[in-house]
Amino acid sequence: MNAGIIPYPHSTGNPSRGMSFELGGVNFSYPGTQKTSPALKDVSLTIQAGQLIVIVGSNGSGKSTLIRILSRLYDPTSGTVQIDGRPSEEYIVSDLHEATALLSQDNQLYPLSLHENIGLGYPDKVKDIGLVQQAAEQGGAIEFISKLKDGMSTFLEPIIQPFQINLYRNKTHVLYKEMDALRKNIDISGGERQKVVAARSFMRFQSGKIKFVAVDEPSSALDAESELKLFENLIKVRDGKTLVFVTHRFGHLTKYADQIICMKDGSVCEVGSHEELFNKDGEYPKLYKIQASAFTAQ
Ligand SMILES: Nc1ncnc2c1ncn2[C@@H]1O[C@H](COP(=O)(O)OP(=O)(O)OP(=O)(O)O)[C@@H](O)[C@H]1O
Repeated sequence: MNAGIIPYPHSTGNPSRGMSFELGGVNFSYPGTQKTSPALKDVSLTIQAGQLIVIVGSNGSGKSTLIRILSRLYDPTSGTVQIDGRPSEEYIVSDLHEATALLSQDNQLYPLSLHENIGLGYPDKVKDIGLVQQAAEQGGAIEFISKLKDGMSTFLEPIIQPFQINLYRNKTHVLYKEMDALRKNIDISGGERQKVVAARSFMRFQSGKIKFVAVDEPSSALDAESELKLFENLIKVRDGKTLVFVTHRFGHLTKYADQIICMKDGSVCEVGSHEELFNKDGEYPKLYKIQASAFTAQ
C-alpha cells in the first residue's frame, strides 16, 4: 500500500459534509488468490460527500471488496480512487482510517468489560459513563447488557489460562473458587457482539473525526428489527458523514438511499435510486423480487 504524506481531513473537498469518492476503472485481485477473475472489474462510480449509499448484489459479487477499497484497506490493482478530489494514495493512511468507521463481521471484541469494549471507540472519554451508556443505546446493545448481572461491568472472555495451571487439580485452594467463577465466561451471541461493536462505532462518532461510515452486512448477525434500529440510529447521526451500507435485505434501506449500487460478478451493473432501478429490467428488480417472494410464497 502506498503511504502518502497529506493529512486527512484536508482543505480540498468539503470534509465537513463527509468523505467523497470517485473511482475510475478500478480492478482488484486479492494478493495470492487462486481465482482467475478479479474480485472487482472496471468499477467506476462517484459517491458525493454526505450521501447515503446502499450496495446490493448476490454472494461473491464484490460488495465487501468495494467497501475495503473505499476504506483503504487495500489499494486497487489498477485504476484510480480519489478521496475528496485527491488521489487516495496521497493521504496518510492512518488519517483515513481514523476518519473511517467500518462495521463488519470481522470486528473484534477484547478481553475487557463491556463498558471498556464500547468506550474504546473514543479512549479519551472511556470514563464518561453517560457517553458510553448513550453509545450502548445507539448501537442497540443496552437491552441485552441490562439483563446481565454485572451489566456494563461484565467482563468478556477473561484470559485465565496462565493462572489456572497450578490450581485446576487443587479444589481446596482459596483461589480455585475465584478461578471457577472466572471460567464461566460470558459468551454473547453473534448479534450481541455486533451490537457491542456498533456501540463502539457510535462512541467513535463522539470524537467528531468520522467522515465515512461503512456498514458491511450486519444482517448476517442481526435480526431484521435490530438492523432497522441500527440503520435508523445511524441516519440520526449521519450529519457530516458519508454512509455506505451493504445489505442483502431490501426495503427500508434501499428506499432511503440516495444511490443504490448494484453489483454483479465484480462489476457495477446498475446505479440509481430505488424508483429508477425498480422500473428497469435489470439485476436490482430481479434481486428485489426474489427476496419479496421469499416472504409472500405459501
Ligand atoms: N480475502 C480474500 N482473499 C481472496 N479472495 C477473496 C477474499 N475475499 C473475497 N474474495 C473473493 O472476491 C470475490 C468478491 O468477494 P466479496 O466478499 O467482495 O463479495 P460479496 O459481494 O461481499 O459477497 P457476500 O454477499 O457473499 O458477502 C469473491 O470471488 C470472493 O471469493
